[in-house]
Amino acid sequence: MDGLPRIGVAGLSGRVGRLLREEIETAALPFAGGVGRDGDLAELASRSDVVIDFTHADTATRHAAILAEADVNWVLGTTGLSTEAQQAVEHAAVRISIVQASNFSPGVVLMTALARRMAAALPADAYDAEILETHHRQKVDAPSGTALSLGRAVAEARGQRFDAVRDSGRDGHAGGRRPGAIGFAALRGGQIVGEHTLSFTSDAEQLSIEHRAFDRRVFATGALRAALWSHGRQPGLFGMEHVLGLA
Ligand SMILES: NC(=O)C1=CN([C@@H]2O[C@H](COP(=O)(O)OP(=O)(O)OC[C@H]3O[C@@H](n4cnc5c(N)ncnc54)[C@H](OP(=O)(O)O)[C@@H]3O)[C@@H](O)[C@H]2O)C=CC1
Ligand SMILES: O=C(O)C1=N[C@H](C(=O)O)C[C@H](O)C1
Repeated sequence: MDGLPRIGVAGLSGRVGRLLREEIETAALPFAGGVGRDGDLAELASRSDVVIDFTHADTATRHAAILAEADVNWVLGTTGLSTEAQQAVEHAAVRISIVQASNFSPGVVLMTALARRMAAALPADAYDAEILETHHRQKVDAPSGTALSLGRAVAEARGQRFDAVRDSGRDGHAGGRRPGAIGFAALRGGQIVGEHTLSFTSDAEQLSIEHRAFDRRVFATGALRAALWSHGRQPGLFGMEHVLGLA
């Protein structure tokens, strides 16, 4: 447990996974190797202290079971998890330390904190909360994990149950805006790394905050920081706000 953790990467052949490998090697950290779709995570876990995971939502339940069984920490960046998969993550956190974040960039951690403050100050019956996210054409989940996390933060700050106010399906005769709803819209195109805008709009004014990632490397460096932070931690489910000391 002493010294630097041996770091494995699930999703090594992916857009983020390739950058993770570069960052680990540039920092001369112990690299345990990685797996793609056909790899053996249990075998990778047997020679890792922490696995950084940027794969696909379908993997999460299986990865939770494997890493908990192997007693290996988990940095989880995959988005679009089902309720059942999220429960499996929470179950695994009883045995291992997990840092889960829908967005590992420091700017989004701050944006989420700001979202809470804005939502608490701007009442839901007067200020309509809407979230717009834009990503590259390959992205498979919508709304993005970051957009959903921002929405959850707004709902929590307003004392709302997120599932009751989430509105991400406007199409056709969708009717007028439901009071207190949190609306989502997703755009896809080209190679846009990731953009998020949260707006609060009343009859008289609009306040918006926006984050733009220009370089996917910001997610890789954040996840690597989380992996180092998790080494030697007690079991539990943590977020990037813990890693940055902002929790
Ligand atoms: N939290 C954050 O900060 C960020 C999160 N993400 C999320 O990370 C995930 C990966 O993103 P990205 O790197 O762009 O995706 P890519 O599609 O580029 O890479 C996905 C990786 O996962 C592997 N993979 C795909 N499906 C499976 C499967 N069913 N079982 C095992 N492995 C699989 C692929 O392997 P193979 O090549 O063999 O198919 C590949 O290595 C997404 O959920 C994305 O939303 C992305 C950026 C930032
Ligand atoms: O798939 C991506 O690319 C990204 N996914 C994350 C999300 O769903 O929020 C984070 C970032 O926006 C890039």
